[in-house]
Amino acid sequence: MGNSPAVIETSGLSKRFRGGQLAVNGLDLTVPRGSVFGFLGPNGSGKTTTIRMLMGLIEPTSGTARLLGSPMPKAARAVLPRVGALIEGPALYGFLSGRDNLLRYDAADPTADPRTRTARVGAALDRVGLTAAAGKKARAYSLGMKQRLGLASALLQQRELLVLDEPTNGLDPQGMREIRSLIRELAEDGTTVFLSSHLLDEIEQVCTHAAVMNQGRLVVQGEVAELAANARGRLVVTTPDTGAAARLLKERGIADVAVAGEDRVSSELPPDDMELADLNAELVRAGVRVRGFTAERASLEDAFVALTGEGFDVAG
Ligand SMILES: Nc1ncnc2c1ncn2[C@@H]1O[C@H](COP(=O)(O)OP(=O)(O)OP(=O)(O)O)[C@@H](O)[C@H]1O
Repeated sequence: MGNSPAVIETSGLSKRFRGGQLAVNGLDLTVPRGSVFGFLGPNGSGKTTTIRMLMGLIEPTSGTARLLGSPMPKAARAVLPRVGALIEGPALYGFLSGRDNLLRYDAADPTADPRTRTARVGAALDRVGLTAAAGKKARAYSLGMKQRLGLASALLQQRELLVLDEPTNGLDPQGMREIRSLIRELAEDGTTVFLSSHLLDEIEQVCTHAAVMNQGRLVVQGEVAELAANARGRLVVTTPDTGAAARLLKERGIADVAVAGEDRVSSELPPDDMELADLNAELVRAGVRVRGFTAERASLEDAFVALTGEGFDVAG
């Protein structure tokens, strides 16, 4: 089972909390080995609850979860040493330095060789860009530095699977870029990475696969490129003559024409038998001053809106 192509597989996985809240509802999730898998959904959609079940931290109410081919939480002892995890922010000792936190964390791992500990900790600090700050007490770290230190703790050992809950939470844009490129590097080294996020563009930039959660249910899962391809792109015309442009597009039978701001009209793309260049020429002939005319690629956000009929609007 260890070589099963899916590193995470759930079937009908559900969690109802004592208060009655159905946080996860009949989840069938398949995470292929070697993928960078984005687990996406607005706040409260059930991502953390799912991850906690996957890691054997809480019991499902019903359904099953397999991690690296073995059932959870039953096989937790055998499986978890092969999985690096960063969940709900790292548990750090503020009075210890970053380096000492990692040394302590490594020492708590019975499979970690003490003779190579210092080198392992040094390499992990280096990997997340904390070497210069390694001697500082963790309580003096910024949120982003704490997040990196947590990530370093998940990188002390070579793992088959890394599970990261909102790994870029609290990071500035530069920090986010660094974590994203680190995730890509890890994936190139053969680690499967499963990360949750409420940021669509983050998932688009770093993930090969994604699953979208909404109110405890799986909306869709698959390859990111395919998910985005299923949503049609949009036509965007930049012009000061928005009224005339919108009128002409509507007359030509183009759907969902909308004026956005002072100089933008957008719509669905015309049907395949209508040449974009002809449409552009027609606008110009009608006296519309066309400054820009583009068919914008569909994004994962478009796909999400198309699938749920809602904007991906999250708090925080
Ligand atoms: N221990 C708990 N007891 C009762 N309800 C809970 C508990 N943990 C989570 N919930 C509820 O379950 C739902 C899903 O929460 P969860 O934390 O899994 O969502 P999430 O997608 O991870 O969101 P976030 O990004 O905000 O963490 C929420 O409505 C939340 O209030």
